Amino acid sequence: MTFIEMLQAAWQKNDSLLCVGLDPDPMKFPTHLQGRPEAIFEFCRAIVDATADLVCAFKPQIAYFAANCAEDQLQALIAHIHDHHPGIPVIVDAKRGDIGSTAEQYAIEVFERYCGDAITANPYMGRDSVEPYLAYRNKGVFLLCRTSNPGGSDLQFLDVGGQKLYEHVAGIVARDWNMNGQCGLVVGATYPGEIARVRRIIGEMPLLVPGIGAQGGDVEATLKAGRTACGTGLIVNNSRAILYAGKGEDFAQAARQAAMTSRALINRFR
Ligand SMILES: O=c1ccn([C@@H]2O[C@H](COP(=O)(O)O)[C@@H](O)[C@H]2O)c(=O)[nH]1
Repeated sequence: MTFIEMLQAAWQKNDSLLCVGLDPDPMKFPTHLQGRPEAIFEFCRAIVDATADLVCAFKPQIAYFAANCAEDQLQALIAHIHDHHPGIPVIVDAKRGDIGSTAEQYAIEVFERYCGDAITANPYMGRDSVEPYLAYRNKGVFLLCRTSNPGGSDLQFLDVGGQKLYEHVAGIVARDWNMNGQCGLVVGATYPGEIARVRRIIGEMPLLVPGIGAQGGDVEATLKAGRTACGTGLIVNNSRAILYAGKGEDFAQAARQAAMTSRALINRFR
């Protein structure tokens, strides 16, 4: 099954465009988990098991695992998701970008070591830097387009021949890089106006949309700007507002409640 097929099935099965982001920060863990050798895995596994029927994807952010020397726990977590919640795609948020020979190693890391179903990548070094990911034809590749942070416009708003750089990225990915129908774009929920412009450029390609929850993005405006005619097309990520909804031993139950609220809000505007 390709990433896109998995995503479409998960959108339908769980009636959800919600992606739970896995950004484990041990400083924010409930006290009963702190100091445990596998705390990152145990925390994320509890979140995953509590929310898997509510999501269309999980998105582990690789920096949180690498910063804590916990890459083995990321590997175990993704194996757990595939074994216990088959059909829910895992998007490894790595934002990689490098020359082709190095990108080949990044692709092996994400797709063969971690067994991720999709990766986020930086398009700035051009097509040959992305081709090693595209060579895995059944995997998804999400290119950064209009990121959710305020400073994103420093470069993404530069005029390149009468259009903004992020619009150029959207066009080139949709037209030239998406030969196998495996590409998507990252567009922040903090900028719904740009989501609408990107949607007009790319047609039905999926958009990974971080920025609701802790970053304050507008869910209604995001959905109206980015949903496709059939009410899908979006993977709406929410990390901290779900992960840290509770602080006690019942943190996973609190995360489930937060995920249910988030999914319902998203579905109201589909
Ligand atoms: O433009 C971008 C691209 C990626 N991210 C990532 O998404 C999550 C957002 O976390 P929240 O806690 O829901 O704010 C995080 O992993 C970022 O690295 C993004 O925010 N914006």
